[in-house]
Amino acid sequence: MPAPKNPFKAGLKGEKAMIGFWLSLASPYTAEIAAGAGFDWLLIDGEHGPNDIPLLLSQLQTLAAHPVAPVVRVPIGETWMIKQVLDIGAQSVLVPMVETAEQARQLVRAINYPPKGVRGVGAAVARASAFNRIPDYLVTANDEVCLIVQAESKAAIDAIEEIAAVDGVDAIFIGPADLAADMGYPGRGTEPVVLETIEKAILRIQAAGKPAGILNSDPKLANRYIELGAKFVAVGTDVTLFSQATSNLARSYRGDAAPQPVKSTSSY
Ligand SMILES: O=C(O)C(=O)C[C@H](O)[C@@H](O)CO
Repeated sequence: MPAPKNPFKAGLKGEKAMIGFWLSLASPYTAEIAAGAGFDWLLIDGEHGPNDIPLLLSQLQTLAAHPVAPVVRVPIGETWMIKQVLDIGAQSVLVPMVETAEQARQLVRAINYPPKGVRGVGAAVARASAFNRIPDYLVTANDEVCLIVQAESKAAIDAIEEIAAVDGVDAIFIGPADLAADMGYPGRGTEPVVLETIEKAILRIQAAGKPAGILNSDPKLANRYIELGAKFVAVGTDVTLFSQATSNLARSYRGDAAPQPVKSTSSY
């Protein structure tokens, strides 16, 4: 009995874009609400959400009961962090701030068991192997892990072809917030030069033979990226939805006694 099939990795090869949603509330309860919504994938945010390994685990366990593919983002691309999220059962790992092919090669080594990589062998005590009830997990796990690297700086955009050429990088995600900031437009992801850079990057990633992904809560932009061929697009975040909905509701009853909602200049 091999390692479980990874629906997200399989979906990257499909024709249709996979529609996702960002979970940064760090709550298995709200993750369960989102899991029933009908998204193809859910991003559990270990970078900007106040998540630790036990909380990431509880969200993975929650999502396991639903037909939705979990993707776990680590805070940074450290081998030990990737080992931990793989052992708790993540199969698709999003790694922020990747800027070079060498970094990407290190991440490929981190996500794979030897001889392809350096992933530590803890399957005997790991949820990932169904607590050692998958006898051939060690020899089948590599085929089902999915490494998604984030290109979210000028340096990363310049190196997209080299990063995409690294064998074992399964997809490239563009981080619009960090990219806008690194380009000199913090919080202004809709600046024309940022939007143009993102569109060109999506086309370059695909021309280099890898699927592209992004997050954008503006339906116009999200659909534009799908038209350009992006294969995994997150179309909202739990924190932003909750924050905006609660502000609007309070204001609808209390008027100016409630704070003015902030008009966002970005949509991620
Ligand atoms: O740079 C980005 O944009 C991302 O990587 C996504 C953000 O980190 C996400 O938390 C929403 O702002």
